[in-house]
Amino acid sequence: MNATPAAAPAPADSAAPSVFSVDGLWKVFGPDKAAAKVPGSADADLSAAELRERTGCTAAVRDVTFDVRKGEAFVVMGLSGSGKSTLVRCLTRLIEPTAGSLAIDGEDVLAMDATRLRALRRHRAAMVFQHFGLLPHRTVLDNVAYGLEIQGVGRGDRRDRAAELVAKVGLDGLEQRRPGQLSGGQQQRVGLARALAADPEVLLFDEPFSALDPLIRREMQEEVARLHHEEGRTMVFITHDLSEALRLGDRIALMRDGRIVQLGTPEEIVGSPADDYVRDFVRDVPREQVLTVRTAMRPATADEAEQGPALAPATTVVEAIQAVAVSGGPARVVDGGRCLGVVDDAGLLAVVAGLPAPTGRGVAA
Ligand SMILES: Nc1ncnc2c1ncn2[C@@H]1O[C@H](COP(=O)(O)OP(=O)(O)OP(=O)(O)O)[C@@H](O)[C@H]1O
Repeated sequence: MNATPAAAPAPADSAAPSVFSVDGLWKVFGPDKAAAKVPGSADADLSAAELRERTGCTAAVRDVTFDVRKGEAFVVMGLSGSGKSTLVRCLTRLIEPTAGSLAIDGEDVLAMDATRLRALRRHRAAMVFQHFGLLPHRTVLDNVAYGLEIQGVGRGDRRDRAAELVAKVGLDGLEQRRPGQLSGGQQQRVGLARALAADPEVLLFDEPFSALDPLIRREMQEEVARLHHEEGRTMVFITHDLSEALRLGDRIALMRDGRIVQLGTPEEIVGSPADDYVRDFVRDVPREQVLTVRTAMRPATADEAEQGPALAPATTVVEAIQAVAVSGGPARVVDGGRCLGVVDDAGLLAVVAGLPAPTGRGVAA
């Protein structure tokens, strides 16, 4: 398994405002009356099988609370049936939540009428599906322009903007082809360009790459990561693929049986799993590719704080191993001119081996 980030994800900015605020959200499938009774009841903690037997209901999302911050790539990850799709569809009420509260930019989504909901789905939080629903008889350019047409953009502007977006997703020269004349990956790029044409504040991706072969899939992940970094658009991804989650996510919500069992950066999830389930989930991740020198460092002695190569705090352990091997001694972790600590052979090896980093002799600067 290779978890190398496509491009180092921008660190999740905890000071960034929330786009989505989700609080105590539930989705219970089943007869309406019975479903509405489950949240907050004695049945709420039953296993899926017990709940189904007692009430005939399925709790797909159970008491979930989180924020999606402006500009971040937020990944919802979990095994099949853990509730990912239901949760993300609840964000724009493609599935109606059973209980809880839900806001976008502070506006109550549950109070929106049909007109506002349509505007929400069209302009503010657009969903990109695995099968993009391209129009087979239209060219690439017209498929992308279609996204603008339904928004009422005039013909001339539409074509200019569509051409710009086709170029942006790397399809120059293919403007006049029809979807049937494109590879799966190219079709996905058209779908992506069409979603971008609406210029939504948030793009919601439902396992968009799962039907692609591994190489094209990797290419599309890199493409989306590039777009995310270039545009800083807020993105929410559903995936059941851990390496995809680690590659794309600034933060990852790991779901199990409708609950979020851990929400954190890739480094937090891999470096400090919340429980045995998460630990098991991340067991095969190459830790040195995900964890950074922050995990491996120890306090520096006065001498160490003054010498040796300087590494940024976001440097991965695998990169630090190279730096330490070349320099033959500890490397400093430096942030804004301040030495936060040092990494040496022992600390880096401990991380690779999954052991706690040695605390060393020095004192944190
Ligand atoms: N319309 C529905 N009616 C009843 N149960 C449903 C419905 N949709 C989903 N479920 C159930 O809710 C649970 C969560 O399903 P969901 O599709 O959200 O999971 P998922 O993590 O997205 O799975 P996958 O990765 O397979 O798509 C599952 O037990 C599923 O069977």
